[in-house]
Amino acid sequence: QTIDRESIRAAVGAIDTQAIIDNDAHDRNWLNYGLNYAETRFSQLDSINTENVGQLGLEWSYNLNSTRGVQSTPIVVDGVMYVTGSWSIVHALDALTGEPIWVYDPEVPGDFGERGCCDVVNRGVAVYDGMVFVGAFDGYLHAIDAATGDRVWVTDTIENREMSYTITGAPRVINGNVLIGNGGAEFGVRGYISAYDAASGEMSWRWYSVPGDPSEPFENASMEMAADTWDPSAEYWLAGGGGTIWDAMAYDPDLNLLYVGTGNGSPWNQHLRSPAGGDNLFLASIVALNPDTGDYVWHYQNTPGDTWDYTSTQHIILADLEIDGEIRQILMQAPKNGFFYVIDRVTGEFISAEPFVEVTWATGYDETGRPIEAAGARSRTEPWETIPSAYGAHNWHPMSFNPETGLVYIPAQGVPLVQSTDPAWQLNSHQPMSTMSGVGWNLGYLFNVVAPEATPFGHLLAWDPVEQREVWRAEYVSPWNGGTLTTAGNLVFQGTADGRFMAYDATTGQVLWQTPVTSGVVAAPATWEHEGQQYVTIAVGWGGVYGLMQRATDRVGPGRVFTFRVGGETPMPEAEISDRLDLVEGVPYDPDHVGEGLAIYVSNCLFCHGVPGVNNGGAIPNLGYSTAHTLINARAWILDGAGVDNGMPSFADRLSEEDVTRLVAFIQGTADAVRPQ
Ligand SMILES: O=C(O)c1cc(C(=O)O)c2c(n1)C(=O)C(=O)c1cc(C(=O)O)[nH]c1-2
Ligand SMILES: [Ca+2]
Repeated sequence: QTIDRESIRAAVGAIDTQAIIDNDAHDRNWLNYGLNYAETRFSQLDSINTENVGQLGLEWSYNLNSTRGVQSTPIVVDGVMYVTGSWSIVHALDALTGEPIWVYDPEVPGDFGERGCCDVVNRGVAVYDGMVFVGAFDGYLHAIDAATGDRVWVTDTIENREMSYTITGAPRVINGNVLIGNGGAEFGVRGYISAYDAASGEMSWRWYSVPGDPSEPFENASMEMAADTWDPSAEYWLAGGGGTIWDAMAYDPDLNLLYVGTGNGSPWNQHLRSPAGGDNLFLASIVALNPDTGDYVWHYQNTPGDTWDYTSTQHIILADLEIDGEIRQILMQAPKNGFFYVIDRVTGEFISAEPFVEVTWATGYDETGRPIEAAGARSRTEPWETIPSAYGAHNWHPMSFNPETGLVYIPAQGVPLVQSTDPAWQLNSHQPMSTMSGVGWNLGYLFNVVAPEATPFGHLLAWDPVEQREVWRAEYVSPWNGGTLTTAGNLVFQGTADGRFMAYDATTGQVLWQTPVTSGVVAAPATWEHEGQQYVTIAVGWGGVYGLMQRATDRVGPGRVFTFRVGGETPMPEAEISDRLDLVEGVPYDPDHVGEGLAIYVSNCLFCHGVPGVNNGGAIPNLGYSTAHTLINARAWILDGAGVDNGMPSFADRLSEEDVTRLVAFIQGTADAVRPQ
């Protein structure tokens, strides 16, 4: 049975703000990134439940034909699925068969890849009034005809293309406006969120999250208030200040409030950004805005004076919880900094915050909602290991909240890092030896000066937000596991870094079902119902910032979408396994060049390609697994842009032929070091 365009047009044409709210009554469709405007990722569908989840089987799979990270939560409307792959490519599929209806490629230029910190990822689309909206990695917001895949309009969300703004997040549509923020605070940008009229693509409003140059007129009163919390002596506005709104949004239709999470400072190091300190509003905060005007309503700052990349862009969930005998309208967040927050969503009043992992930067929160910082958490002189690290105790991977168990299911983790102030830091300078400076990162810190003491971990954490305590956990072999979904069937679903898709009993944490999938998973699952049948869908494709240069499974399959149902009998596609390559012979190699090659490598290559030979790489190949062919042609890759279409930039503007020789010597040297004598 084929899906006709008129029915697609009618189905997506019927979606407005009220339709998204009404879907909560039955949850047959998945209409918004986090399922509903409260972003609970709790589905009331229960025909898949603890009794029969063990009989889940594959219904269909679809090859996204990508090698980079896949972070998309699929949107499903009356039997049609809209899912994105890497490079912001949108796939419209027949949700019952996985057959493509159309594919829309926003044609992000390959050399835009290095403008993002964290892989060329996209978290999904929004649907509204007959259209599908995608924020492309290069900052253009596209409106696509849901039935045909034709472009309706496109608009540029980037106000200054000299700065490395990107988009990775999913848009939301509220009251006729398409809302989208940007990424870029690792490079130096000024964060903001923009609203566009869904019908015309005209900008309705824009709210900046940090002040601009205070000698210019303030855009609004919230910017004036924010400017008081910054030290202008280091001219913070030149690096943009940061505070990017790159992921979380939630909406309360009764209060008509939009909640957004804001990111870290640019540069990360507060001593360099605002030398006299200060809270640096509105970095690392939850902010309530009027979704129709963009007017500021209230804020709560999780991490005042951020200096650790403690973004508060992590998932925000709205719920009504009984706290001290009273039903409170609250929101919940588990941001990078390792504390779980419960905040009054009407007023922004702080209710509670407790650590959900080990935390060393603060000992807790006082009654007013301010962290009590640990001594030494901002050392200027010594290398220090903060826990959590910049990878976050929880990153963008969505959590979920089940009102029936009362638990939040958090993909929690620890990725140890040691950092120290970069003595040579200068705004936008590409100096050698500053970690990542060769690719434009603007942090003010160096990494891996000494080995971290903590050990990496990843687990699924079931957290009671009222009692603020752990109820159960499921340990994984690695950090960086997928987002979660919970259902009225008393289930929690999650994909894992080591390439499995799991179902747990939501109350006890018992594993009820699992299947290997063909790649590590970072995205969150969705569930939906069509003609009385419930399905569960997960998009797989290893990547994102942790997945760029390492993986937790030898399965290296392409991005794929898998849809399961009870009794599904389609065989899983074969997994592709990567092999370790032999040491490269026959490429000129002067051991005297290794030291210089290392310096060039650290500044330009390390962050994406990893430490050569340590593992087989992540979404980006490890150079210790290079072939002779790659090394012989190193110049073509590094200077001539042979890989630009795949995201490997040309370094002709920053590296010379001699540098290439030294880089190759360094890569050869790492292979030489492990060669059997
Ligand atoms: O500061 C920013 O603007 C920004 C943007 C993004 C992004 O857009 O993906 C990430 C981060 N920061 C970040 O700190 C981070 O850990 C991160 C992980 C990922 C990812 O997709 O795996 N993105 C981002
Ligand atoms: Ca960041």
